[in-house]
Amino acid sequence: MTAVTSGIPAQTRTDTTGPVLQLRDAGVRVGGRTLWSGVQLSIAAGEFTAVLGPNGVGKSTLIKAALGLQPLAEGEIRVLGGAPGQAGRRVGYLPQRRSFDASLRIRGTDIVGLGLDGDRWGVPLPVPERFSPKRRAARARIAEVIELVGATKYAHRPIGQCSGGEQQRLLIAQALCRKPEILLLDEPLDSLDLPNQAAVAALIGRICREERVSVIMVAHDVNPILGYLDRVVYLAEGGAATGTPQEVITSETLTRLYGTPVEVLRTSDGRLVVVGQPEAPARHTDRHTPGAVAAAAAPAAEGAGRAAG
Ligand SMILES: Nc1ncnc2c1ncn2[C@@H]1O[C@H](COP(=O)(O)OP(=O)(O)OP(=O)(O)O)[C@@H](O)[C@H]1O
Repeated sequence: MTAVTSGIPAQTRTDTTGPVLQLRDAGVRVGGRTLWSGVQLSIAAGEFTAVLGPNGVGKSTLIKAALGLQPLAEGEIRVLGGAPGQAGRRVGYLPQRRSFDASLRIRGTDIVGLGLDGDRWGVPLPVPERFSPKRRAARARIAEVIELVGATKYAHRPIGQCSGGEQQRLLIAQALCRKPEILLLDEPLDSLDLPNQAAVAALIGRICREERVSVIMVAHDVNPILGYLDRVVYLAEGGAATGTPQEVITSETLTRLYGTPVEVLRTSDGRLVVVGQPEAPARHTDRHTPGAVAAAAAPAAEGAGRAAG
């Protein structure tokens, strides 16, 4: 697989001393198979980037590479100027959706709190909170992120009794607890109904813009986030393309990537529909909507169709 890289850099919102995530001629092999190679990518601080492509192409693997969990087979990856896995709490991560059993009694606030002290399991020391500035600060931060994601009303409930959208907001709050500079989100809209997809997309867009967190999000459908995106990384078996959504999600670029005629249509309400997109790589378990027009499966998000970038 080789890379096709747009020559036009995406618009950046912030003054930055350097890219928050950079890949140079990067390639990954898993199970003896090259997933992608020759990928060039440079993401600036405060940008909202989507990682798109068919099932099994290696989108989650790109996130794992950024976390330092998947070594590259070739090239280089830098995260906040250093080796991946070295940035610690400066990187927040929300893995692919977990569902909580309806009988789970742990409260939303406790789930969020794991974002602060998930690496220190156990019963806290019996020090009253008023004598522990650290515990007071932790409680304040938890309340702050819960408010930020709009979950104050239900955060005290057992997580198993929260809806899918409520659970996802609480998990986003968990990932934000340590004030990360980069937020890596792996299909956070998966399994949500259409109104919740639009609402959670709007929330992530707001966090990116107002909290100045660089968001890198794997998405199966670009439409709910289209209005918030600065940049797209599109992986396909024939290569990888990076650039603004307008540069990358075009008939010409996708036809080149897939090596077969693909047409990108824009509906009157601003959604993008990809027609002729080949099936996913065969070795992968397909959890998603298969077929040529999967990108049309979601509604236009709030703001979708606005100029991105
Ligand atoms: N440790 C591993 N060993 C072997 N194969 C792996 C390993 N991890 C991932 N794979 C395979 O690599 C491919 C890419 O997986 P990945 O989860 O990155 O794809 P994806 O694009 O995120 O897919 P989806 O959209 O379905 O979530 C898949 O075929 C997967 O089965």
